[in-house]
Amino acid sequence: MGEVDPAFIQDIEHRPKLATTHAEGIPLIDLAALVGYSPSNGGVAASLATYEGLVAEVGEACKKWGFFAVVNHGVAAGKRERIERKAREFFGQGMEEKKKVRRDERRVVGYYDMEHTKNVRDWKEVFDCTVREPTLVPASPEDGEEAITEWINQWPEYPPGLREACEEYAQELEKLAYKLMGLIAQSLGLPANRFDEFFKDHTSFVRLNHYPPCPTPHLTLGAGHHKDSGALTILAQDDVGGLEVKRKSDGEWVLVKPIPDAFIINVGDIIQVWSNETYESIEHRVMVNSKKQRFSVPFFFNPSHYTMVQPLKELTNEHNPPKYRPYNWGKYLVARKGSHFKKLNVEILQIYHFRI
Ligand SMILES: O=C(O)CCC(=O)C(=O)O
Ligand SMILES: [Fe+2]
Repeated sequence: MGEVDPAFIQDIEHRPKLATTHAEGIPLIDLAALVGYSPSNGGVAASLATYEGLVAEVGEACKKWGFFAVVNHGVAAGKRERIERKAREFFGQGMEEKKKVRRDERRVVGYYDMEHTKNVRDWKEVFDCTVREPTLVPASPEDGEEAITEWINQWPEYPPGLREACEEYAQELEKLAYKLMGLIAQSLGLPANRFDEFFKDHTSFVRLNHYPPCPTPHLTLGAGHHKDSGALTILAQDDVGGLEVKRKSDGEWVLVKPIPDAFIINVGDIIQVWSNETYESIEHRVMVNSKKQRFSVPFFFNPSHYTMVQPLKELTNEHNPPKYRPYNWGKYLVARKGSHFKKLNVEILQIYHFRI
């Protein structure tokens, strides 16, 4: 990634302002009440009140920002440190080693350094692994083709322990994801387990992101502006900073400040559809830096491939009719995965294609 290929250059309107304002940022939510209280086993009155306060806080954050940070989330610090260390070791190797687990059109998870967002190349390299092994998905994005295939993880030999680090991290994050979906369900007035049925054979994946130092941070982005297409994203970022969120109130790009041990949570497109736009999936992007490399680890919580994504019946009525036609998550996922391989001349599949 030495010289800057024109494929990395953003159109003028998408170039970052390097001096970002440290104005009001995303809310910080303390999940301590969640660790001590489970809605299914009752709980004492005091913790119930705290839990309800937490539900309200989550609802407010989802509505106003679509993004929030959490602390006291119950994820063991050692497991996060281990995957972050393994990510550094993996990306620090020569290309020969990384290429051994390179993803291609057949094996769609693994190492990749040619990711495009909105058809502009991102200044980053990634390693993806699915949480479920194997993960079942449609063989083809075409309607009417019923065949199912498996996504199989490609585990590198080096660094040793990367696989174990990813697996144990994924298990921890899966637990946190269900808890957060419970809070989000309750904030919408639904039972805590309302969304669980959609995740029986979930297609979630963990991504290791490495953003190397970039000689042209004013022209290039580590990840171009985008929305996450799944249900929920839980992101661990290091202390460098670079993630920006498009603030709903005024459309300004706001830096998401790194907070040690916190996770950044964001609502994805699927929650936008399920909630019939009570909550919205918010645009975000990643700035790069001429001096420092940056690492981040998102966990993308995605439903089972056969889920038909549509506004929930409980959240629609004659005054608030469904704003989306149902779409098949697996077909959508497979269509989008294919589109990341090359710069395309066609528009990438987006949820607004299903907007009524
Ligand atoms: O690296 C980050 O901070 C965010 C990355 C991101 O938005 C993504 O991978 O979808
Ligand atoms: Fe994202």
